[in-house]
Amino acid sequence: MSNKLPPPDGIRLLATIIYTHTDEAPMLATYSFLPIIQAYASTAGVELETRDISLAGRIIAHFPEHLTEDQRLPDDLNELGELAKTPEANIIKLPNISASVPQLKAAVAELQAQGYALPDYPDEPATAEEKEIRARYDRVKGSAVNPVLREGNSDRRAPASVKAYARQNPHSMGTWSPESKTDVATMGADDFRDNEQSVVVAADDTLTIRHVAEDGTTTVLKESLPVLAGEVVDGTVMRAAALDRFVAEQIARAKSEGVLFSLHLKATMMKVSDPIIFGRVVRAFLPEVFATYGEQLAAAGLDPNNGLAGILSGLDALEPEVRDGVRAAIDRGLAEGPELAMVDSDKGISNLHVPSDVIVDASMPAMIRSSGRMWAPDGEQADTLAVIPDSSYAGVYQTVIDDCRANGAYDPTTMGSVPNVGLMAQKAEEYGSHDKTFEIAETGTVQVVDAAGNVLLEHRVEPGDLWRGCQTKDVPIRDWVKLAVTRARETGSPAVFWLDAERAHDAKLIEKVKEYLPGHDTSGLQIEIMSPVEATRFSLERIRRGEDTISVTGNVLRDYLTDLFPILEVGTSAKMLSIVPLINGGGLFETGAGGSAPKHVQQLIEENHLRWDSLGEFLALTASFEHLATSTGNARAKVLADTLDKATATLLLEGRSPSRKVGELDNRGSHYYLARYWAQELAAQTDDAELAADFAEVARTLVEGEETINAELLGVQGSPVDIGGYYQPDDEKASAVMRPSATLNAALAQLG
Ligand SMILES: NC(=O)C1=CN([C@@H]2O[C@H](COP(=O)(O)OP(=O)(O)OC[C@H]3O[C@@H](n4cnc5c(N)ncnc54)[C@H](OP(=O)(O)O)[C@@H]3O)[C@@H](O)[C@H]2O)C=CC1
Ligand SMILES: O=C(O)CCC(=O)C(=O)O
Ligand SMILES: [Mg+2]
Repeated sequence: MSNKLPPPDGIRLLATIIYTHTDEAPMLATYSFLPIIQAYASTAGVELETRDISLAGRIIAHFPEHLTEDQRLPDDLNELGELAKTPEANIIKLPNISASVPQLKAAVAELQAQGYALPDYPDEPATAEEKEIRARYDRVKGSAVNPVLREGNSDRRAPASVKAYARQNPHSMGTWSPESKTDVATMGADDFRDNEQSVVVAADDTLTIRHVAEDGTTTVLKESLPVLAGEVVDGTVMRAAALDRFVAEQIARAKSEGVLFSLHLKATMMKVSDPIIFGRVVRAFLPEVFATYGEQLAAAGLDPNNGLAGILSGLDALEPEVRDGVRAAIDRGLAEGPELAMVDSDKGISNLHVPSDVIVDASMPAMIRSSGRMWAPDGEQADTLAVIPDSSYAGVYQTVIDDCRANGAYDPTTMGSVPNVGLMAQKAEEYGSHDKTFEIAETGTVQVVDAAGNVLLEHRVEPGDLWRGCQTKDVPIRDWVKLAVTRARETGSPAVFWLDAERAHDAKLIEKVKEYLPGHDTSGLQIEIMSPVEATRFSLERIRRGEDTISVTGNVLRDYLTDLFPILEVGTSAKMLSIVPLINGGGLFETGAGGSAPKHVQQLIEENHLRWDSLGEFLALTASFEHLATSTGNARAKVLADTLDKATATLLLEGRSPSRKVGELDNRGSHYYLARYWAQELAAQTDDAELAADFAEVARTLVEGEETINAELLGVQGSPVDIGGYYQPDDEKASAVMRPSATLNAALAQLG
């Protein structure tokens, strides 16, 4: 059909949308969905190009000199980071792995087995060369992608059609008992919140972070920290001794209350601080193991920061009596302590096995949706003590739990919505702090000093303390305030700034919000500033009345709330519209607000069923076409956007989203239905007659082929498949698995 359908005059083949190749379930879905959108977009002269920002791709890009010419890959992430700063940017960003050390090592091992001569990840880099290799891997580790691309603030919400669908087809929601023993435990003293100091710098400057030991020896921790006038700079410290005391108390408390012990951190985004906190909890949980065998474990590079699984899998390298001693001590520790919340009770994988298995943004809402329970070692669900060491945001979850205990679970058929406007641009706040976080080696002070030598921030520190600096630039703050007002105006909903006047950083932001708000027309709008706990209460009262409340938050609460409320409201954050209006005019369209669903890949490999729901991709693509239409005047892109929007609504109403069960419609089947409804909408629209005429044929083929296509798609399910790799599957194999319908493929080939 494309032969008959050249782009009309005035549309040049210049418009490009970048579609990201990522990891796990969304990457697999891309093998099926991208050919469809490439075919449809070509009719509007729009090209969809891919860029590889997968974990495997990023590892490969960092070690060119170790690889053969044809194994090398360009640094696509770096390219996209630059593109995101230009008005031309139109990027569709799928979720990607933010790798913990165990994930990074697994990816390296897989690539090595595929013939890539990559160096091992050095656990204890000693030589200059090892330090250099480690530094490169550390750039790939953790949340290395999102902060680079997010050159704008965040606008995440459940679209009206998704909310309406959820109200009519509510997801399961566990009931809440007033007797639930589930609670949140948080430090409250000597943590990051408590020790925070904050300044607004008056003029452009270059700061230095240094450690001054008791004998006056000065060590530069960060040589050069360029800052701009109006930037908010914070420093804070979590005290190791206080943390250890707190964790020991919570272990005893969980045991005495007969509840599970669970730990909720963000070891991926907070890739320096949170693995260390994770490691301290592992130590506290298994004190005998580390008191007796700490030195041997350290010598073997078995680091509790990487979780219990890493230690268990490395035991064979130890002397037999040490190995057996450690195993026995671990078993005793697990038996004597409170029961641990489990990630997979069948396989014995606990909350403390892998630091990236339980990630606070997704884990706390999942727990709240399941009656405040997590999985116990016996495979049953049980109440839990959810340990969130830093108290900056823990109160939000405690408030939700208290509300559920008092008033019962939320009702997805009637509850309101809490969309989010998040301050995120230019590595704002905690999520940009990796290069300014230090585990302190010696007693002394950490100082942040300006170029003139003035000490702006200063903390006393002890060995083991975690000192952390954050930056928040003024331009993003102004943009965030503006976006909040825009969204309040567009929706008529109240907008609440979740800012805690008692916290040093937030106090500075409150001053700025109060300064910038009068620059906007806020007449008739309800705009409030409340502490996170007050804002939670306010939003929950409204949610129970079916009312919507915009949350306007910093970067961490943006992350937490855009899983929390969507998971309660619509069952998953995969159904969110997630737009990042880039500060320089481009558009970044994130697909949903969740992650890359490793469990879905496991199911595909075992039984060839992919339960990943691409709704987030559909929504992002619509927004991307709309942005393209506005920014380039491409009228056909607008037609594609409008028709895709309608097709997505039909897909929801007709119940063509993927099922979780093998033998039923999966991700691939939902793509077929989307393609079909989209073609039908394109054929039916009257804005572009030529497009309508040509899509009539495609629509006919797809409607008539329904039975055959479904038979082809369902026929393959039920047995294991080989995609030739987990982190870097074989392109041909993955494509063959994800495109098993010859009839659908032929229909798309018509479009070219
Ligand atoms: N934007 C990004 O790039 C993000 C990346 N991540 C990364 O993702 C990985 C996994 O993170 P995790 O915290 O487990 O969270 P995920 O959001 O990946 O998964 C949690 C669960 O949510 C459900 N889910 C999520 N997305 C979908 C979807 N599209 N369709 C259907 N169900 C969905 C699945 O439930 P079920 O199993 O019951 O079907 C899944 O197991 C990590 O490597 C993390 O670093 C995490 C968050 C954001
Ligand atoms: O980048 C990441 O690691 C996670 C991002 C995330 O969870 C979010 O933005 O909601
Ligand atoms: Mg998140």
